[in-house]
Parts: sequence; C-alpha cells; structure tokens
Amino acid sequence: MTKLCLIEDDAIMGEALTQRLELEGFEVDWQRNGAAGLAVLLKTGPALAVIDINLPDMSGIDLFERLLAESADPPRCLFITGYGTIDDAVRLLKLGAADYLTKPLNPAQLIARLRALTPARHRTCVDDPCLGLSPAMQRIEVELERAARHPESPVLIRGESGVGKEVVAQRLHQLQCPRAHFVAINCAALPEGIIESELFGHEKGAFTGAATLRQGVFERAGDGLLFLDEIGDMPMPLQPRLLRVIQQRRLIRLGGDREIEIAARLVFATHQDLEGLVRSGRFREDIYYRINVLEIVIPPLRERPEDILWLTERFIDDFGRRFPDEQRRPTDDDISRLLRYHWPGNVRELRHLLERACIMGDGTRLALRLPGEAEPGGSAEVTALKAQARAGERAAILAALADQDRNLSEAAAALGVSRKTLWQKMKRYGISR
Ligand SMILES: Nc1ncnc2c1ncn2[C@@H]1O[C@H](COP(=O)(O)OP(=O)(O)OP(=O)(O)O)[C@@H](O)[C@H]1O
Repeated sequence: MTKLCLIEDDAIMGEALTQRLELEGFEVDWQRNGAAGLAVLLKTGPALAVIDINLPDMSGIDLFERLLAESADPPRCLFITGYGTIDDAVRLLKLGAADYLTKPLNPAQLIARLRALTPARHRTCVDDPCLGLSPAMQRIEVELERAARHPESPVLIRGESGVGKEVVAQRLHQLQCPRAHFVAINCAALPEGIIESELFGHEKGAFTGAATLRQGVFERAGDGLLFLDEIGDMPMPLQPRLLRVIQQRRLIRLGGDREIEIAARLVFATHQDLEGLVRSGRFREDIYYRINVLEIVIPPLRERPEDILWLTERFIDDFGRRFPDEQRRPTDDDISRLLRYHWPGNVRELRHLLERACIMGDGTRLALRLPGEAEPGGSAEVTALKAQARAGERAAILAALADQDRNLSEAAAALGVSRKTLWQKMKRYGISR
C-alpha cells in the first residue's frame, strides 16, 4: 500500500478524505496541524503528502520549507488551496511541491493526481492492478485468475484493435506459467503459403525448400501459452486441420507420420464479429464453439475512463524512468481532453500519442495534441487564412508605395499606419525602398 500523510485541520474534510483515500488503497496517516504533520513526514517517510495550505499553527509554505531543510528524501507533496491562496500555491510549486488542487476539492481528481504522483518504488504488485483500474478490467483480472487454474480450456479474447488483447494473454501467461514459453502468432499477417508449416511444423524434405525440420508454433510453445491472434482470418482450407489439433491436442508435422502431443494453453483473439463470419461461411461453426469456451471481452478504451487516467500515468512514468531528466505531468486541461477523446485506436493510440507528447514536451509540460484538435497557433485552415491575409497585406503595401512614388511617409499615411510599422512590415515582406 502507498503510505500517505494527510495534513488537514478541518474535521469533516479530513475524515471524508481519509475514508475515500483508504477506500482507494492508500494507507493514510491523518494529522490535524502543521507541527504534528511535519513530525510524521520526517519520521515515517510516506511516499505522498496531501497538505492544506491554511493550517492553524503554520502556513503550508513554512511547513514545506522546513520539510525541505530537514529531510533528505521528502515525500511528494500535493497542496490544497483555497480561493485566496493561489499565489502561495504557485510559490510552493516553484519551491518543488509536486502539485496543488483548489477547493472545492474534486475527490476523483485528487485520486487521479495522487496515483500519477505515486513513485513506482512505492507501488506493490498486490494492490497495483495489472490491467487497469476500471471495473471491467478488474473483472477480467479475476476471470484470468480462474482461467489460469484450468489450462486445458481454450480462451477467446475479444475486443477492438488496440484494446490490449495480447496484454491480457500475457497476463494469463504470467498467472498460469510464467516460466514457460509465451508464443504469439498473428494469423492475418502470415502469407497463406507458409501459414500451415508455421502452425504445424514440417519434416525435413516435406516440400521443396524444406531443407531442415521445423517445429510449428504449437510445438514451440511447449507447456507454455500459444496466442493465436486474428483467428477470424484463418484461411478456410486450414480450418479443418486446426479443429483437429485443438480437439485432439495432437498434431502431425507436414510430411511426417508421428503424432506429437500439444501441451500448450491455447488462447485465441479477434477484433472481428466471429458470429457474422460463421453466418457468412468464412469461419467454421465447429471451431467457433471449440475455441469459445472461456470468453473474455475487453471493452473499448472510451468506455473505461478510469483506465485512460491510469494508463496515462503509467506511460508517462515509463517515459520518466527512461529519461530521468524529462519528468512530465498532465495538467487538468490535458486530463479533461484525454477523457473527452473517443480513442478509435484504443490503448495503442493512447500510448503512441503520449510518447509523442512526452518527447515534444517541455519541463513538466506535455505537448499533447489529439486528433481533430486545432494545432497550437491554428489549424491548417487558420494557417491558410493567415497566409492569404499576409499576401493581401503585401500587395496593399506595394500598391500604396507605387501610388505615393515610393514615399514612405505618404504611403504609411495612405495605409493608416505609422511610418515605423510600414517599415517593419516592408522588412518582413522583403520589400525594398
Ligand atoms: N492494460 C495495459 N497496460 C499497459 N499497456 C497496455 C495495456 N493494454 C494495452 N496496452 C498497450 O497498447 C498496445 C496495444 O495492445 P495489444 O497489442 O495487446 O492490443 P490488441 O488488442 O492485441 O491489438 P490488435 O487487435 O491490434 O492485435 C500495446 O503497446 C500494449 O502494450
């Protein structure tokens, strides 16, 4: 559990926050005044502190300055400020405080910020969800724990592209057989000519070009986990053979005659409407029933706002770990934009977008740009309009100069600008006298 010290003199607020933070999995030490709070921060070394800036015995600034002077490894401090103390909060940020939030406090926002601030070393695996914070992902985590105890049953993972189907398969592997192989194959990406030998393997000399024996993925996975992605794209001619292998858990390599036992856990995934494929005759109904034993459905990211925040924090943390000098932090505005966007590319899109936002960011600021939003300084349309306006302005200056026999003062008067302004614009547009 992440240790957190709450320093808040208001009894109602202190109690409400303590309850909420404990429900969210923090270990809370609530102190009612600055001196007692400071003592706890110095003695017990929590990972985080939430501090009201207006305390009865000292100001938040005094407290923070003393903490910095006396502690070699101070916790990350988030201050709560009232309307009149924003200036102090800004001063605190300059001194090195992690963040501040204004009253009235939005508890969900506080939790999101605290999770973002929790240093990785203070997170423990037990209370740190592996797949996400949303109820849907927590449910999947529980389903995976159950599935891990029944390795003989196939698993079918469904969800839009980029929702994390492979990540879920990896989690199952971690729960079930972390030391055994994890082999992944994308049935849609393999050319039809080689998919059969890639799946089932071939003996030496089985066909022209088969110079050596090759094991297929079913064999290579050993007693680990075989992840067959995009199963809906399995070519129809191969499906009867696949069905036999799944059913009998045995195979014969191409060109071979010996049966080989399959020990691997079989996990299938698809973003397609398998039922529709069955109806249109492109996917065999018998395979559909055979693989659809333990079905796990991952909802799209736009339906899991908690995960948008949780994943954002993870991806930004990852970046910060790789580039310790570049610690970014989302602003409130970044967070609301991330929550508003509809994420057609799901987690993959979020990951790529944040990678870019971290790389292009500056200081703690992310350079967040979401598809469809106007670029800073204007969208393409605005840019084109500006270019047009500039061209028009240049033409007007040239015309005024010609009209006034290139007399600068008279041209400026005709244009209604000062002589200095005209001269500056001429320089910008490359117009000589
Ligand atoms: N819960 C998660 N935690 C961390 N990263 C995640 C999570 N879910 C997805 N990702 C990241 O998002 C990207 C897409 O995930 P993944 O490949 O598992 O999706 P998928 O559903 O299998 O996609 P596709 O349908 O295109 O094969 C990867 O970079 C992955 O690391």
